[in-house]
Amino acid sequence: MSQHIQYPESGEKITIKDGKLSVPDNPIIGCVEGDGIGPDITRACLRIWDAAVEHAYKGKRKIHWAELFMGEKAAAKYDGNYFPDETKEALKDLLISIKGPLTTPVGGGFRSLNVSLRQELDLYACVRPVRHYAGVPSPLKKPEDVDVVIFRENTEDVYAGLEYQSGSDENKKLAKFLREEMGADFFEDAGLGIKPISAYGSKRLVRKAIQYAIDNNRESVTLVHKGNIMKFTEGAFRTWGYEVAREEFGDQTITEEELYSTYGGKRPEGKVVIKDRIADIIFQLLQLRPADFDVLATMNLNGDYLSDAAAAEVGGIGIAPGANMADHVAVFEATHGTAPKYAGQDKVNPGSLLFSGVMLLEHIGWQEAADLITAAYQDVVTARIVTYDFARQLEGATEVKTSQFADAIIDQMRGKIDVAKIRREREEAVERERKAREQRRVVAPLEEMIASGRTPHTVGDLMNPNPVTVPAETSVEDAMHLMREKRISSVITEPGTEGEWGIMTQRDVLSRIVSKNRTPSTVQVEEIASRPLVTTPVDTSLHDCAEIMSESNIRRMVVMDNNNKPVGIISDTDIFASVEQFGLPE
Ligand SMILES: NC(=O)C1=CN([C@@H]2O[C@H](COP(=O)(O)OP(=O)(O)OC[C@H]3O[C@@H](n4cnc5c(N)ncnc54)[C@H](OP(=O)(O)O)[C@@H]3O)[C@@H](O)[C@H]2O)C=CC1
Ligand SMILES: O=C(O)CCC(=O)C(=O)O
Ligand SMILES: [Mg+2]
Repeated sequence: MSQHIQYPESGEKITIKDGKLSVPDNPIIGCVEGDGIGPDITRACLRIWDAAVEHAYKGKRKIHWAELFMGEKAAAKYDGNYFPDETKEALKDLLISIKGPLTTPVGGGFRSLNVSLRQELDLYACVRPVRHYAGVPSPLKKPEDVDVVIFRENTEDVYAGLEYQSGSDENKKLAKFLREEMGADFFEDAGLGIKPISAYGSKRLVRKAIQYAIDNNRESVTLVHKGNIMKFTEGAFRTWGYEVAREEFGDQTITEEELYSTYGGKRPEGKVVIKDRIADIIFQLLQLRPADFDVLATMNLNGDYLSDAAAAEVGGIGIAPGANMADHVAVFEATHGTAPKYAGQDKVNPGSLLFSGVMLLEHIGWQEAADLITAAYQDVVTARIVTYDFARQLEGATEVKTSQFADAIIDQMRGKIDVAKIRREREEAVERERKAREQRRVVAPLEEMIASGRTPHTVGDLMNPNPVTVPAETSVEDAMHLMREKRISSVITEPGTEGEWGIMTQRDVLSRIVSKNRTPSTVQVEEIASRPLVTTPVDTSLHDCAEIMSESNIRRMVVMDNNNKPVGIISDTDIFASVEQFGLPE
């Protein structure tokens, strides 16, 4: 029986039908206002969301909000219980909810309610889109290039809270085991934390990120990890991520290596590129080359840091939205905290919670209402009507309170906004930028790959793609013309009567034709080509490739794809130049 939660009688619950959300026109959606600045922003946002729905659907649709209790308001109502069971049950029962920030004490006290919420409801993906909105102040030269969606694993990692305080009995017990049984060495008084990263947790997160990229016509998914240092946790996350892509989305994805080696930098229509970057450099890349990144899949702690840092590029956490999601249950939330110094002042930016609500509207398929808010928000901010945080960065701004900012957005939505035009212009700009990037990848693949943060470590990264091949019966004379025309020193010969690929180099022509006084037009390339051809697969490491080349005493090697067809040639000069510039790959 409910103690304090009341569902509005005129609303209907959202349900699951055939594995999909079934949303009535009068859905009941849960709302936790949160602590600190929570009530200020929730009050303002509820007015904006309701006005957008009303304006978009002319009264045909309406959200019926059910207040749920967590944090300080819950503690006051439920006798000190910050996360009552009936709230937990309602969040599951209603399927879709939204929440303001909740206080967590630092260094002691109760454990984070946000973390409890995510773990107890198994909301395994924290989805945080970060993009620029017109008019929002930014330190970047081209903030419009920032348009990423961070999928942060939400239930494990050191964030899971498996920690043992220095000096406690549990700490001593674990330390003894680690020292005596595992041979570990660390300072006597170390606090200990455990970092569980599982295949199950990693794969379900990456699966969701890839599915999102496919459904939303995104170009790439980047796996973010510190796998060079923490090999069996962060490194394993990377390995499992590639595994999911290969095993479950093989037809819809390609790796970044294949993008360059097999497709010459041109992304095949509809395929999502799977790549990975080390966690520290991704912070720099997101500032210097944000357009290269699209969907990012991260572990819990990295995602926490990265989402705040990325938000700072485009207005700050005051406007960065988010959602905690399982397969069906979702709790949308502001990504910032309770900012206690501003609590109750009607002062802060409601943008983070507001855009979390926009995500919610998109999630339930009410795109028109979502678009209306986005368009009105940009109009108001472009007119420099802003809260204190933007006012201090924008010259000539009119600083308004949270509630006045909400009024301005509602007024703007009720005016005439051409939402479709705004959406179309944005899509065209994204397409133009994609084309320009693809062009750079095709024209100067190595430079582009390196600039976007991938250092070459396989032959596929370094090889010269599209090798010239000729049929076995081609005359040596014709092959020589072709080599001069294309300025190449060898051609690959297709399998002929010998049934094997071969290679004919300038050297072969000198030693087997010219020095023997034979006429090139009367000899077929098959006769003088070297066989068997020494080849290697595209994913061979530079180290292994160098070893084979030294052992076989050859200066260039033909690179084969999975179907055993030549896709490139790599030379000793290519490897030399790469190692000279970047050092030996890991
Ligand atoms: N999901 C959640 O519920 C989260 C909860 N928390 C909790 O919140 C509490 C406070 O954490 P703290 O680290 O201070 O982080 P906060 O996000 O609460 O505040 C840090 C600073 O960010 C700016 N800021 C935050 N929200 C807004 C906003 N809506 N509009 C404009 N500026 C904003 C302010 O900057 P300035 O001072 O420059 O004006 C503020 O002082 C802690 O208990 C923490 O655990 C933290 C993060 C997430
Ligand atoms: O739980 C908290 O107090 C902090 C959570 C947080 O920083 C986040 O979710 O990004
Ligand atoms: Mg955070």
